[in-house]
Amino acid sequence: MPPDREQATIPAHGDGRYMRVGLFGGSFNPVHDGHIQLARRALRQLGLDQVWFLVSPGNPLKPVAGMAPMAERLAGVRARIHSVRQRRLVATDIEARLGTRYTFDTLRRLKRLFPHVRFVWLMGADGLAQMGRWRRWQDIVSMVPFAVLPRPGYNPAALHGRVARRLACWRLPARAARLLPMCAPPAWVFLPAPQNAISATQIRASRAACGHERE
Ligand SMILES: Nc1ncnc2c1ncn2[C@@H]1O[C@H](COP(=O)(O)OP(=O)(O)OP(=O)(O)O)[C@@H](O)[C@H]1O
Ligand SMILES: O=C(O)c1ccc[n+]([C@@H]2O[C@H](COP(=O)([O-])O)[C@@H](O)[C@H]2O)c1
Repeated sequence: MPPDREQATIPAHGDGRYMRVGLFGGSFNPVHDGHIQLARRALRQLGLDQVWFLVSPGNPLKPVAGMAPMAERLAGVRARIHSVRQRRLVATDIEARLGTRYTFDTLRRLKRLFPHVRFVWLMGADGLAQMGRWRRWQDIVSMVPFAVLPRPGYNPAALHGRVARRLACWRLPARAARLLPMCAPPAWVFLPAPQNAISATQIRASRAACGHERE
């Protein structure tokens, strides 16, 4: 079920507290266990009400070749979420519907559409390591707090990279992670979590080696 404007702007709790939503952007070409583990961990550690899997119409830094159609990637995420029976994970093609591809544009639109939702951007360590190349990354980190989860092979590059160094004084200790959704940006946290070396690249390569492009 795609995020619904009314649903997300109604306070989620009797105490008048507004929804806290993790935005988990990705190509999901295809979705895998590493994605589900990251989303579940973020739900729990950050005290989120939902995580929205924003299935990207096309990562501006990735080649179009080899990218499965949007509908197929979205269906894959929906099926995987269904199989783990986690109602608080939501797959959406909202970027395609809004016509946005850059994260800055997506966040600007979502913040306008859902003014009372507390959004947190979620990503693996490779995302933080690369974020200095994203369009208007300095504006992005001023729009929403973000949480980074570890990924084998990328953690030193993420934690010692340009973005992490520039934002060092806005980093929360992991023990304060539940405060992150309520923090005014810039604010970020690196969440300790079990790591999984799985990648979509690896899955595509093994499928190709088995002689079938896609399941
Ligand atoms: N194994 C993993 N551990 C932690 N984070 C991950 C993992 N795999 C993907 N992510 C995160 O999930 C988000 C979406 O990733 P994406 O869909 O590009 O998967 P991927 O496995 O990195 O794909 P590809 O190999 O095609 O680049 C990104 O924020 C990425 O950092
Ligand atoms: O806005 C950008 O410049 C930008 C550049 C690269 C990646 N992103 C976003 O980062 C998220 C992760 O992308 P991916 O392909 O690594 O899964 C996804 O939401 C992309 O739209 C965004």
